[in-house]
Amino acid sequence: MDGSSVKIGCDCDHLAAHQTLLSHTEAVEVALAQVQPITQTEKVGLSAAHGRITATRIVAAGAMPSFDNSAMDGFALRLDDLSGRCCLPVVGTVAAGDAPRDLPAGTALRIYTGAPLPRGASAVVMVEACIDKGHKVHIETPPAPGANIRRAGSDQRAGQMLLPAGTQLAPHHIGLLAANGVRDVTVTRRPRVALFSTGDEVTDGDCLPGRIKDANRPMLSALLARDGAEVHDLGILPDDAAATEAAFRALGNAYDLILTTGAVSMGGKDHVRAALCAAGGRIEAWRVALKPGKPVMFGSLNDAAVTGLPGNPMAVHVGYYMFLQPQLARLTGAAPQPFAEAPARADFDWQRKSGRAEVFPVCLIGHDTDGLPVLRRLGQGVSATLLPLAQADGMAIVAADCAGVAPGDMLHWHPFNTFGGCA
Ligand SMILES: Nc1nc2c(c(=O)[nH]1)N[C@H]1C(S)=C(S)[C@@H](COP(=O)(O)OP(=O)(O)OC[C@H]3O[C@@H](n4cnc5c(N)ncnc54)[C@H](O)[C@@H]3O)O[C@H]1N2
Ligand code: MOO
Repeated sequence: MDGSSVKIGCDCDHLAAHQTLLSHTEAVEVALAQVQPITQTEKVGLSAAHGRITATRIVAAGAMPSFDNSAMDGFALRLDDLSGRCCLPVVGTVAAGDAPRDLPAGTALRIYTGAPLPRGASAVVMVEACIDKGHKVHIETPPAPGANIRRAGSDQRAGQMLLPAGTQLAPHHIGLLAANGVRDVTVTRRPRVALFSTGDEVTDGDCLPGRIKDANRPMLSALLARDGAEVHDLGILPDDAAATEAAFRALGNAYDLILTTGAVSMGGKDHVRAALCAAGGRIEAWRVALKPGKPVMFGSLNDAAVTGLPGNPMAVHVGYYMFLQPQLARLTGAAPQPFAEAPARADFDWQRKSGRAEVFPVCLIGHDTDGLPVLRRLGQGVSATLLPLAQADGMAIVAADCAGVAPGDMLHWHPFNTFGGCA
């Protein structure tokens, strides 16, 4: 087959190659329209709950703390016993983990942080605020009523909501649930994502002449797993129409999202679109005014969304953040976040061809007097390499009609979590 034919053999023929490109914001809407929030739930143990999304609100079974206890190391006493005197005999010690006990009248008990407050005590005086004489304690200034006492129920009431439904469980949520004796959490099922690379040249093995290593599947697996998806890595599809169609058919209805890279452009071996249609799927949109990432495709197969990213690895990375992250967010019931909205300033001069919004790697070189990040552009706008991205602190975007950038111009960017600084 030569490279001239791009006709799609299904009801998706209306998406001709000469059509006007979608804007990237329109494309995000199309991408989002292919997915619906997952309604199935499952129970997971707390140790496996990190990053999962709560499917129900979680309510406190009991009050916290569950008993009055000391917030400090010091002495538990009755304030009334300090009227007219400033010295009390110390008749014992109560430590964290001890059973509650009574405070004999006219005495103090040595008490440690977290220990149950002795019945009858009305304040705890910190050890630093008194003179510890071993068998007695000298208190110059009486503490305020209730001082250094953590009252039962003062942190939370029984029945109080701890976490609303839709919470993505972070380590501090896990700690809160553990403190409340929660062992299992009902969470939304994770999005199931089928992942393919395509290309006769792409290999996981040795690179014979003309072949290249698969960069896209490892990168996407990492991104998807980080963002809470259940990744099903289905390998590399050959540039073969029948094999691609068969692979789509074999997926059945087991996935929420089918993600491919490569074979969505204009070449005679770009079979993903036609194979999707031949397998009974549908293409909703193809080609976006975005650099890199122009030939991206959005569609569906059975109940799954299908997103076909281009093959160039930088286009895959940009496409993931722009389209896949919002799709995953919607699948998990979260609000999709727009890509690269943080304001920043350019420190560079750059003339560019307008027509497509462009995403490019940037490094953070400092902040301006308003505290805005100042960014330097990295790389040459080549979407086949990930090296400039690996040296970057984030990705910036300019609008389709932007013909150039000058130092001091406003930009928008997506910072990565780690800041390496400019090399
Ligand atoms: N006549 C036109 N040709 C091209 C256009 C166009 O508009 N008209 N768009 C160009 C753009 S932009 C892109 S991006 C690419 C995307 O093409 P495909 O999605 O069909 O991707 P492939 O041709 O399969 O691969 C492109 C490139 O990426 C390499 N690749 C593919 N998969 C991987 C992988 N898993 N790991 C690493 N690298 C991979 C592949 O070898 C190619 O070099 O089309 C342009 N052409
Ligand atoms: O969209 Mo392509 O990645 O510009 O080369």
